[in-house]
Amino acid sequence: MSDFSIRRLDAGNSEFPQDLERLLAWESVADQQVESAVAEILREVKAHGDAAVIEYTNRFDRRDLKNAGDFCLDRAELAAALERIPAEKHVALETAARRVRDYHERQLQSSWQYREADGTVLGQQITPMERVGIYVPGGKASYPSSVLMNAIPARVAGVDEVLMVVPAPDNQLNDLVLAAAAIAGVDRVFTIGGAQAVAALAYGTETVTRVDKIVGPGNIFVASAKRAVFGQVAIDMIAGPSEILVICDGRTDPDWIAMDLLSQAEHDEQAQSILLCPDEQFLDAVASSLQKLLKTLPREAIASRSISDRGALILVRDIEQAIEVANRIAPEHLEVSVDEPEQYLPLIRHAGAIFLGRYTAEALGDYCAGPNHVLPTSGTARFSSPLGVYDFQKRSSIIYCSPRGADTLGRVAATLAKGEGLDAHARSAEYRVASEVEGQD
Ligand SMILES: NC(=O)c1ccc[n+]([C@@H]2O[C@H](COP(=O)([O-])OP(=O)(O)OC[C@H]3O[C@@H](n4cnc5c(N)ncnc54)[C@H](O)[C@@H]3O)[C@@H](O)[C@H]2O)c1
Ligand SMILES: N[C@H](CO)Cc1c[nH]c[nH+]1
Ligand SMILES: [Zn+2]
Repeated sequence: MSDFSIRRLDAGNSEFPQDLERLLAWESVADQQVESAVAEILREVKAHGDAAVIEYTNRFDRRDLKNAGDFCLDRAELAAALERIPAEKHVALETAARRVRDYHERQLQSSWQYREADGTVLGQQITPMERVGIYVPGGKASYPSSVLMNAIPARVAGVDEVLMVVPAPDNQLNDLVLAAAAIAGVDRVFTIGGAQAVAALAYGTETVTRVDKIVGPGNIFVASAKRAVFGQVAIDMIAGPSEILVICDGRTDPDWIAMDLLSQAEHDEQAQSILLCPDEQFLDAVASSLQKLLKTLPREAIASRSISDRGALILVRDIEQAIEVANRIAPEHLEVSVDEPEQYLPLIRHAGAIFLGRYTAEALGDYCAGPNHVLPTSGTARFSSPLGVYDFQKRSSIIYCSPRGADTLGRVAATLAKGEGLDAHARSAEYRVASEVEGQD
């Protein structure tokens, strides 16, 4: 059994801002050793393709791959996995997939155009990416839900080809992961992971076709590799350890709140679970619930480390102050466990996903509510959003000048171009100005 302790803070204390800074501090991809290991893996895969992928996969995932065919799965093999899983799991996956699809279909952006009085047409055309790669983590646990959350938005966006990489340590691969890939419409699966899988997707190998964008969460090697290949390909975000911030008025069952905190703590020793509440006795009750419930979890060791190292119970003056603190933290998941939670929505500025009301466990969002579970972490909800269909769509501007539009805009552009000392720009615009066109006759 692991030792249990949880930090207690008071938002009313003068040192609270510094205490909070310390609590939130987390060095993401800054580890020098990891960075240089990843740089070498990227270099090798770029230079030697499949051979390097095989060598690293055999080394890190304890496999015995002989050739690239050994890490490729086609749609028939995914369909076979779907046949093998129990009916109850098949139904749950289909239900989650349908809900995720329904939600994401509402995110589709459409092209638009408008015509100005002189006949010039301006607009924006939306097109899907051609080929994307989704990273599904598989080192310490299997994540069929992450297959759905990454692949379905890509499919809804209309991406032509969806490739998936997932490690199979010790040759073990969960059938649910492959079944989810079949349901989500993944085209090809490569059973490789870590930085070598990111490199294969980014640079291409003899077997893995290079993609335009890599999405999906992963460990520090994956995050570091994604950061390094950014520019060569697009990436969604650098996702850190899971986080949950619960605001409670002290009137929800403390066991419910404790288990919500544990649900993210069990992901990772570095996951962060925080409770904000104006009722000190309720904080005591949740601390007792945590202690009691931790012992019942198969992943007790991980959850207990996460709660002790990075968790906190914070006393606040009222719910308004709790929201101020939450906005400062910008958490991945924010639960608002109070009566009439909608009233607080306009005050919430920064959070990846907001769960309203006592009955909305964050875990529902992880699996099947519909919104995406790939969310900004480590305070990046200040400037980024959940993974969505818009991550797989691009925008092109459209400009179609009428002769009159070319005349008006040509004069403006020529004046500005001369101001910038760019003569060819000015003359290119002036060629289409009416007097110039007439002058040509
Ligand atoms: N934000 C989300 O939506 C979300 C969802 C699911 C999981 N996650 C997170 O993703 C992470 C998954 O991590 P994981 O480790 O289980 O799986 P992973 O697939 O990210 O990493 C496994 C790979 O890491 C590589 N690796 C391991 N040790 C290495 C070493 N010493 N040198 C080089 N490479 C090495 C191996 O190639 C292995 O295939 C967790 O932190 C989890 O919390 C996040
Ligand atoms: N909570 C994770 C994102 O932070 C997603 C997940 C997958 N499975 C369970 N949970
Ligand atoms: Zn989760």
